[in-house]
Amino acid sequence: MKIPSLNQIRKADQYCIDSESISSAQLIERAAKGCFDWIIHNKSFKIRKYPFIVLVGNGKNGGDGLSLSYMLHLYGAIVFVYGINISNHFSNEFLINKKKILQKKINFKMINEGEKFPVLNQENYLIDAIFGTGFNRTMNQYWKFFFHYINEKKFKEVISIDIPSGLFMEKSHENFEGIIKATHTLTFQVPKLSFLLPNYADYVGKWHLINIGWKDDCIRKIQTKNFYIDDESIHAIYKKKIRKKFTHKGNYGHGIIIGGSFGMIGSVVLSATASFRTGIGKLSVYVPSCGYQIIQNTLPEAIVNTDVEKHYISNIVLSNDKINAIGIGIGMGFHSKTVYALESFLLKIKNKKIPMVIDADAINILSHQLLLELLPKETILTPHPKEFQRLLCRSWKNDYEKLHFLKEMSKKHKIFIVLKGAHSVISTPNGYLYFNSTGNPGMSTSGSGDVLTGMIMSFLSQGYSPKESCIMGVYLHGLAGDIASKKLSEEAIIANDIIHHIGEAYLKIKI
Ligand SMILES: NC(=O)C1=CN([C@@H]2O[C@H](COP(=O)(O)OP(=O)(O)OC[C@H]3O[C@@H](n4cnc5c(N)ncnc54)[C@H](OP(=O)(O)O)[C@@H]3O)[C@@H](O)[C@H]2O)[C@@H](O)CC1
Ligand SMILES: Nc1ncnc2c1ncn2[C@@H]1O[C@H](COP(=O)(O)OP(=O)(O)O)[C@@H](O)[C@H]1O
Ligand SMILES: [K+]
Repeated sequence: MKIPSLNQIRKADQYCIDSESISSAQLIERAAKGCFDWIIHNKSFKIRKYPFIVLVGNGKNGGDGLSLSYMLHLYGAIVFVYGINISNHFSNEFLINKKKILQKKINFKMINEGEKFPVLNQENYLIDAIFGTGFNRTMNQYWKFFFHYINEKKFKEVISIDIPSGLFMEKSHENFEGIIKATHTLTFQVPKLSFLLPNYADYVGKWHLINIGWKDDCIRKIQTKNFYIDDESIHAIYKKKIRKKFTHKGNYGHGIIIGGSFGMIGSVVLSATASFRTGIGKLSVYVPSCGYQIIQNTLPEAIVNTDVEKHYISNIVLSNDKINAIGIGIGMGFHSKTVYALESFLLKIKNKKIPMVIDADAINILSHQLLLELLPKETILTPHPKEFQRLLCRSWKNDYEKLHFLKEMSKKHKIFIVLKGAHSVISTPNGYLYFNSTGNPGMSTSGSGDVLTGMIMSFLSQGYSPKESCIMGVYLHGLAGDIASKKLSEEAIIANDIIHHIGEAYLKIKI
């Protein structure tokens, strides 16, 4: 799914209006109806028990709020509307809908700058329709205090329409004053970039897409470099790879996982098992010799090659078999001979065009030894934020700067980077970003990153392109985690549970 810019959203709304010959106010009514349907179908809302306080601004977002108030009133809810008179310019959509609610004698009061704040009962739902995507500058102190006053209250739920008021949809904030803290954000048609960044999670709450009927031909025309990975993107990739009847294991590639050190062989077991569960044809592992028995016992399907050293890797030797993909770095440690072995290995394979994913300790070695230059084109790195900071040799001021650094590094070294997190983001050598939609906090558990590396390596081995492997990897990994957490709870899942549910995740995406 595309993540359009503000200008593209405005153009798409206008296209909708023109192509359907409707007015802007009618499109707003459709948007409000989408929010209304979401509220009335949400069983946790007790619409006739608790009143709604609706805060509306002067723009079109206020128009949405007024139209929604009208619908809630007709449905039998008690509604109190407050007009937040921040700017003196009233949109048509505001004026049309204000007239409608006054005709129905719905409670309406204007709040002007400098006035005493109204007393608001916390045993109410709050609907925030003050600003939407038109919020374009910081507010003065009075209104910041007002937003703070709202945020301090413990309303039953705070539902922001389109975007929490005061939040920029695609640029950073100097501070977090003056943004409404929503528990739910009902956003129109497409996700907004800020929703996918950890900095703003406390303001956005849970967000939900409300369809307002953009047509396919309009969406097709939008040129963007930011994407949200959804079922549709996965189907498009996966359907090209449905298994044919007369295939054999040779068709699904031979991959190798290189990693492990004394006490860390388990990470290789996780990665290798995940590779098999993701569908690899044949898998080798390369570990220090202390890993031999462990791997043979826990994963008899794997071929085990060992280093001459017992406790760490000192020299990486690939077997003579043709290897289709490499996963390297898991549990590898930092022994000086391992550092040297990694560097020599990268030099050796630089021109061999074997797709490769690099994780964990190998990423840290790359950072300390400044070895990024050695990476073959289209190599995949899978850092978590701390590892990415090490790669950069610096931190970032905010999430937007982080995305900027991510894109710069991918472009400079022509590599894919999977920056792991709640919405893991894949950055490509040509400046595209893909945000993952699956996964849950239960996956914040040791070894779940090792599982991801094994899965991405498995996709590479099966002939998916590096970009497809990253997309399929993060999505299926998150989906397996989501299925596991529904059965076991977020608290109880461990990395092995993610592996055990890869099968069910595949069944869910089967076309
Ligand atoms: N038909 C359509 O197109 C559809 C539109 N839709 C809805 O419209 C929303 C976008 O509407 P919008 O463009 O009118 O902007 P909105 O966020 O309501 O506010 C603009 C007002 O705020 C003011 N203002 C801004 N910052 C300020 C500040 N710091 N301090 C004070 N004032 C400030 C700004 O003032 P100005 O810059 O003009 O001086 C202007 O008056 C979108 O999010 C969605 O909810 C959907 O229903 C789908 C169909
Ligand atoms: N809150 C979360 N929501 C979704 N996914 C998460 C969350 N926390 C962690 N994950 C996922 O779990 C994995 C953790 O990887 P990593 O930090 O490398 O763990 P480890 O080093 O223990 O293997 C990543 O794929 C990440 O996207
Ligand atoms: K809003």
